[in-house]
Amino acid sequence: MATAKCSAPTTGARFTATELPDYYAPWMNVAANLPHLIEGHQLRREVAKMPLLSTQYLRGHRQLRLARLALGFITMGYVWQGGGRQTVKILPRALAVPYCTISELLDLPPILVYADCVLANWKKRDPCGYVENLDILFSFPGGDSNKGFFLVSLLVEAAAAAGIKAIPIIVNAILHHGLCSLETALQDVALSICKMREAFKLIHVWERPCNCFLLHVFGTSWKDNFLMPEGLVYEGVWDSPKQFFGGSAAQSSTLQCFDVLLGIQHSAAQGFSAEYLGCMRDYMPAAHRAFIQTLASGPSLRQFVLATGDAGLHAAFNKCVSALADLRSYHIQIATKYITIPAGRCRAEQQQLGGCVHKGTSVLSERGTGGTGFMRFLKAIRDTTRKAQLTEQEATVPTH
Ligand code: HEM
Repeated sequence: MATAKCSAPTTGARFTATELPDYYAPWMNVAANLPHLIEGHQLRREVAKMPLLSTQYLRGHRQLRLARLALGFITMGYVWQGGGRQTVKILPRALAVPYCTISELLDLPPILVYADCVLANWKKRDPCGYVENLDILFSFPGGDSNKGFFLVSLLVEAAAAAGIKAIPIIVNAILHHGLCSLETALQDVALSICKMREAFKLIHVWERPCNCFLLHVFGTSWKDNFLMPEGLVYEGVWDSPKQFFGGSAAQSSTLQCFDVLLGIQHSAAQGFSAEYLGCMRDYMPAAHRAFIQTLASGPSLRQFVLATGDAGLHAAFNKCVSALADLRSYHIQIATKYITIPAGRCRAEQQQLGGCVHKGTSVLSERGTGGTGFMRFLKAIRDTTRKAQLTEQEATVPTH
């Protein structure tokens, strides 16, 4: 694995917060001991002892993100401490009140999302080091499996950064008819997507295709979930139960940005894909959501490239599309290895033992996608992506 050198002294401003004022020790201590507390079935008892703390001593965006991360992990552990068994209906006041207050300030739903456990859940042990110095702040039972899932996702995000940075250059190039800079920026996007796929491969180094707590439970929502048909009551906040989707990398803004940039519309393939991906935007940080919306309301890259009739631009555009489709194909392989196969094995084991299939297993293989089956969902999205290639025919038909 290559080691990047630190080219400039860091101020720490680009890093996540890793500590909160001492006042918040009751949250931080519980969150830091989560694997142990969950495995020993002690977490609910610990939460019952937690005091109701004020959020007024949290300073700035990073501390708010860290506090939300800690409370999100504790909440997930609290609800799913017993796996799919013994679910709870009420989130106690000491958790619910500060969690909802902070979530409202950050404009995020009060449930652990991808932006928490991947984007805010890391630190560098050595500020000058790279991958081997990355570590996560909080974890569920499952040891290195957890770490691998979160850190590999983080590295996929980091690989996307160059492509996202090229987007404003692309929009400017369209507005000012800068064909050369447009082609270069499109090549940057394609390269960045290829690097996302390379980063994804690291999952095999870290992750074991096991029935770990993370894959069973992290993404398990209290929305449209028969284990919690009414949702969850946030005590002291709302009187009626609320339903929210659980965490998923589908909440990453990276692929949605590239879809919008390239004019890829999933509604054309299957209605539910577009609906689910649209919902996922509500689970992204507000700034990411706003960026995607602004991009969607800007000039159409696809139409512009077609109108120029420029062969180099066509090729660069198509390279982006095929890189994105290839990334999605690779993602399907990962989902097969880490979800479909373990879920099938688990189901078979349960049947062999003569019992009925544990409900959690079915939730796992249907998660997120409104019960439509995530494989069909992922394949439909990949196929729509592939079809977004500019064809020879389109290129020869004048668009104006
Ligand atoms: C072990 C690793 C992973 C597994 C098992 C996995 C599995 C899944 C599953 C089951 C879905 C269906 C929707 C849902 O259930 O919410 C999904 C969707 C999605 N995942 Fe992953 N995922 C993994 C890692 C990642 C990573 C690292 C990324 C990239 C940042 C990613 C990006 C997406 C996206 C964008 C979607 C929405 C569908 C799409 O736009 O193609 N996933 N994933």
